[in-house]
Amino acid sequence: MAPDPHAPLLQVRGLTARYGHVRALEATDLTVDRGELVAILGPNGAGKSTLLRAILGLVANTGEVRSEGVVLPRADPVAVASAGIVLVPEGRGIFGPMTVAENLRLGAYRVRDRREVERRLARTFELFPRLSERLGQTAGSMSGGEQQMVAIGRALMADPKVLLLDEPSLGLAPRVTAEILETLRRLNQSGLSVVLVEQKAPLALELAVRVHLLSLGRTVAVISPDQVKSHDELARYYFA
Ligand SMILES: Nc1ncnc2c1ncn2[C@@H]1O[C@H](COP(=O)(O)OP(=O)(O)OP(=O)(O)O)[C@@H](O)[C@H]1O
Repeated sequence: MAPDPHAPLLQVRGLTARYGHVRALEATDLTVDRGELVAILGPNGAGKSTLLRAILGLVANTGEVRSEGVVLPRADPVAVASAGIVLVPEGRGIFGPMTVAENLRLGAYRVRDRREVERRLARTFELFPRLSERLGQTAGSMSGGEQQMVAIGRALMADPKVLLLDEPSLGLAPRVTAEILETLRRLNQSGLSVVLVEQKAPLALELAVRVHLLSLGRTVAVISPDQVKSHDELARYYFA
């Protein structure tokens, strides 16, 4: 089936995922259109990471994930990434002993055209100039914020249609978090679609067009950031 340019870039229907007997995600729907940044919020254990992992097919799941109308295979993360759905995992998943340059180039390992790889590298350095100064440094010796830049940079090297980010601010100082989220804002403004799982709800609400609230593996609400802010109970919960 050919991609339909009018269909959403990412459409998830009835996604259910389990770890052994643990049902971590229950019949979840999610739609992300071109240029949208959608935030996923919820308490610890709500299933936020599982949702991102299930979209990639990294955890056993049932349900349907489509990109531009095309159904993606449910147990083939490489195929999903090739379709442009790229995950920056919680904990970053960079290769510590490898250099920054090697980590970045891995993101484009399927691209044969060298000029295209260099073009993507240049675009990544525009966003993260610091990485261009540290190309030969082992990624594991970078600061936490710089490692997150490597992780996002590597994902961008795959030229994603939709970037999935799992708690990019985890363990980072407020100033570094602000820098990372400002970069996400720029990426989103340049047209990239983003799904953002973020514990720091106020920051996510500043960027998101829509918020999915998860609890115990279920979607409890799909609302606008303003609705979260003006809803007393939710605001207390997420801004406390
Ligand atoms: N590898 C695993 N094996 C067994 N259960 C798991 C595994 N990973 C997650 N779970 C369980 O699945 C449920 C959802 O976890 P998940 O990590 O998706 O939640 P989360 O919303 O991302 O939480 P957090 O904000 O704490 O990262 C939890 O009950 C968790 O204990």
